[in-house]
Amino acid sequence: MIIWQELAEHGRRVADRRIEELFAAEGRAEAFSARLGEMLFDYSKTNIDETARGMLLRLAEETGVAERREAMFTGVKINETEGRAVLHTALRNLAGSVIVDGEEVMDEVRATHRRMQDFARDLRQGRIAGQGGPITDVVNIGIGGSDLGPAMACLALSPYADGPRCHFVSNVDGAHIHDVLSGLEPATTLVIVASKTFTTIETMTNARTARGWMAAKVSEPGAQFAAVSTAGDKTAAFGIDPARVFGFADWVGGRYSVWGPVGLSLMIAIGPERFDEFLAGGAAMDAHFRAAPFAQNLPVLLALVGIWHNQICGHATRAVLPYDQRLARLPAYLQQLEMESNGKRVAMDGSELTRESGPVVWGEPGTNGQHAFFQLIHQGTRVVPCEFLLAREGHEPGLAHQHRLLAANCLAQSEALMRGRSYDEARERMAGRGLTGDELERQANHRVFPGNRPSTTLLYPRLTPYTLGQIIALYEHRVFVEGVILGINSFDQWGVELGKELALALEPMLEGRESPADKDGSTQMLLGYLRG
Ligand SMILES: O=P(O)(O)OC[C@H]1O[C@](O)(CO)[C@@H](O)[C@@H]1O
Repeated sequence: MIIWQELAEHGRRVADRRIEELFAAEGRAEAFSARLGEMLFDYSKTNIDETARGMLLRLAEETGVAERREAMFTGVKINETEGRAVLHTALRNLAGSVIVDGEEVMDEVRATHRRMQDFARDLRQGRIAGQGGPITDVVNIGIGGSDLGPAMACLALSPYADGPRCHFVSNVDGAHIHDVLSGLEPATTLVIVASKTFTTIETMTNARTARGWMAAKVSEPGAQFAAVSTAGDKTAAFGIDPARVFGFADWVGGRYSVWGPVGLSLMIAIGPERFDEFLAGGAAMDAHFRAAPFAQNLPVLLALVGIWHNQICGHATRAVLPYDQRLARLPAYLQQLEMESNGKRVAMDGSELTRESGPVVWGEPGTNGQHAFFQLIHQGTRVVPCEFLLAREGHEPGLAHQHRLLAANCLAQSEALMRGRSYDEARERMAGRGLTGDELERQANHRVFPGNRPSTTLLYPRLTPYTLGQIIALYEHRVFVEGVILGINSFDQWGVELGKELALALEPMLEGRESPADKDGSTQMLLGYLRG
C-alpha cells in the first residue's frame, strides 16, 4: 500500500525535528487532542504533525477499519482462524440485539447477567451463606483473561468495594494458593473457578487444591464453589451446582471477558449497580468508537499514535504509566490485551507480516517508576514512547495535597521527556555549583537530557466504575484498530500452545516416570538439576 511508503518517508523527513517546535503553531495542544465527555486524550507531545496525522487517518481508512469495526459489532465471524464472532461489546450493551448464526444471542446474555446480579446480591446480603455463616471472602481462581480483568478492576475500584473481600489465585506455583488461602476461613469463603475452557491446567490444579482445602473443613465443599465458563459439561463433572455456573459464549475472548461472568468477583465486590456503571462506561466508549469521525475518535487516535511510534518510527516498546496507584495492575492487564492480541507473525491470510507486529507493552504506576526505570526513559539510547494516565481528583479528599503532587509529577515527566536539558543548560547549572575546567565539561555531559521523547496523556475526572469501563474499552478498541491496520487477527492466541504442550510432556520427566533422552542437552541438564 502506497500510504505506508508515504508515511515511512515522512517519518524519515521529520525524525530529527524537535517536538517542541511544533508548539510554535498556535493551538497545537487543542488541535492534537480529543475529548469524550470529560475524558481528554492529549497526543500533542508527539512528533505527529498535520501531514502525518492526515496520512495516518488515510491509513485507517484504506485498511478498512470502519468496515471491520461494523463487522465486529454486528457479529460477523472476524476471528477467522477460530471461526468465531467477536462480541465482548454485546456484554455491555444489554439492551441491544445481535444475531449470530441466524439467532438472537442477547436473550441469553441478559438472562445470565440477571442471574449474576441475583447471585451477587444474595451473597452480599447474606441470603447465600457459607457453612460457617455469611461469606466474608471470595477467591477467584483463574489465569490470563480469567484473572487479570477482575483482579485489575477490583484493585482499581477498591473505594467502591463494600462486599466480601476478593482474592485472586492464578499461578500454578503452589506458593500463590497457599499464601492466599492461609489467611482465610473455608466455611465463610466462596471459591469461583473462572475458566473459559475449564481445561487450563493452572486453574484446574488450583481448583482441586482449593477443593481439598475446603473439604478438610466443611462437609459439603461443592456448595461453596461457583464457576464461570463456556464449558457447562466440565463444570458439572467438577461437581459444581449448575445453579452456580455462569456461562458465556465462545465469541467472548478470554482477554475481553471481564464484562460478563468473568467479572463476577468484581460484581460481588462492588455490587451489581456499580458493575452496571462499569458496563455503561464501556458502552459509552463503544458508541463513541462506532460513531465519531476518525479524527476525533479516541480509540482510533490512540491506535494511530501507536502505529506511528512502532511501525513508522521503529520504537519497539511502549510504557503505560498510570499516575493512579489503583491502576497498578493495568500494565499487566494491557500486556495480555495488547501482546496476546497483536503479537503475531502472520497476517489474517497466513502470509508473513511485512512490518513489525504489536509493540512490547510494559509499565508501572507513577511516581514509583520515576525512582526505578525512568532513568532509561530519559537518558537511555532507546526511545520509549510513554502513555500517562491521570485523574483530576482522587478519592481521598483529605489528601488532596498528595494528589496535587502526583499530578505535578505526571506533568513534569511528559514535559521533561519532550524538552530535555541541553549541554549548555547542564553546564550552566554545574558552573553555578562551583565546578570549573575539565571537571565541569566531564560532569555536564552526564546531566544532559536529549529530550524529544514522545508521550501521550489521558486525563479523566476520577477513577469511577464508569471511567474504568471507558478506559478498558478504549484500549480494547485501540488494539482492534492496530490489528486491522496491520492485517492481524487480534482474537486468537496460537502462540501460547507450544509451551503448554511441552510442559505436559516434561512433567512426567520431572517425576522420573519418563526418560528425557529425546530432549536437548540444556533441557536434560536442567531436568537433572531439578530432580536432585
Ligand atoms: O479461561 P481459560 O480457558 O482458563 O484460559 C485462560 C487464559 O489462557 C489463554 O488461553 C492463554 O493460554 C488466554 O487467552 C486465556 O485468557
